[in-house]
Amino acid sequence: MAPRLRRNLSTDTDTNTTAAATAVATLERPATADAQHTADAQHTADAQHTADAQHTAETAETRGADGAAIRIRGLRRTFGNHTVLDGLDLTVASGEFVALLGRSGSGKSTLIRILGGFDGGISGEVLATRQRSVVFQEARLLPWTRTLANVTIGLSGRDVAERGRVALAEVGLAGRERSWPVALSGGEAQRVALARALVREPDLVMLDEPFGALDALTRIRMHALLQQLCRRHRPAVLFVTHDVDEAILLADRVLVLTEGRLSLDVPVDVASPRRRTDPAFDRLRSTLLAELGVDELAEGDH
Ligand SMILES: Nc1ncnc2c1ncn2[C@@H]1O[C@H](COP(=O)(O)OP(=O)(O)OP(=O)(O)O)[C@@H](O)[C@H]1O
Repeated sequence: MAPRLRRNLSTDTDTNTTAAATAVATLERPATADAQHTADAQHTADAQHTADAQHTAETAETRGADGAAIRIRGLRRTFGNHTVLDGLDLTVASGEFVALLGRSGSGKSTLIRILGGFDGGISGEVLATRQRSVVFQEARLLPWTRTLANVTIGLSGRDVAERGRVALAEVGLAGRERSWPVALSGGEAQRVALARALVREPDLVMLDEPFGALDALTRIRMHALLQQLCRRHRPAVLFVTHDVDEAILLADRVLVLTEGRLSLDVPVDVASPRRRTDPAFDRLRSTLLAELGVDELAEGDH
């Protein structure tokens, strides 16, 4: 069956949505920003970009085909002479949790940006479910707006504040609605980012190294929270990480991105609750590390 709403992206500039074009313009800011304003401006741009992203995600006219949350065929993205994505194919089923690994610079974030609708310079076919949210490594909260307003940014309607409160309660931050972002810990700020993603009731949540900046203990708590939220809401998840163990702990399926394509696509066949000491866990870890070109024994010698 043909997808209901279909989006073929085959030109250098995505002209399908103005919002997407705006977001791209915001995202691809020049590297030579005025040094004096860099910190503040960057922060503002990031937060605003995130808000734009949510807006873009909600307004993009896309719909997963045949029950899939993501269907990509022959996706290509180049920057000048540098080909980052080179004919990539990917299908993510509705409700499926997929982790994406890849060496630094392999194009993981580029893929997320394309799926988020912030990057138009591509060729190939990209179909994604309409309601989608993105969570980044930094929470990207607007510092001058309280927590609840950060969660509901860009939303309208009479029940928005209540929806925001429910989302905050779900991430364990009931009562923190009036806190300023500066008063939140890194883990709390990331919980707010999760609440901001969830309040939009997405069919697809894309997370780009969301726990990369958190300490080990907070990460473990965030893993449990994310699993709980996924069980409750059942969105499809595309989770970018550098951490092989994190991928195996959380995902139904793990992908490795190498030279612009998926060089490995394996189901996580490890009994729950997943334990690092399980031989099946260990075997999969070795397979993934080998694919990433990491020599476990050599790494252990350091
Ligand atoms: N706007 C841009 N202009 C030019 N090159 C870009 C742009 N965005 C990304 N790239 C290049 O594309 C490649 C992939 O970048 P990307 O951020 O997607 O990698 P990544 O896999 O997410 O890396 P990391 O794991 O280090 O975050 C890199 O070589 C990067 O320099």
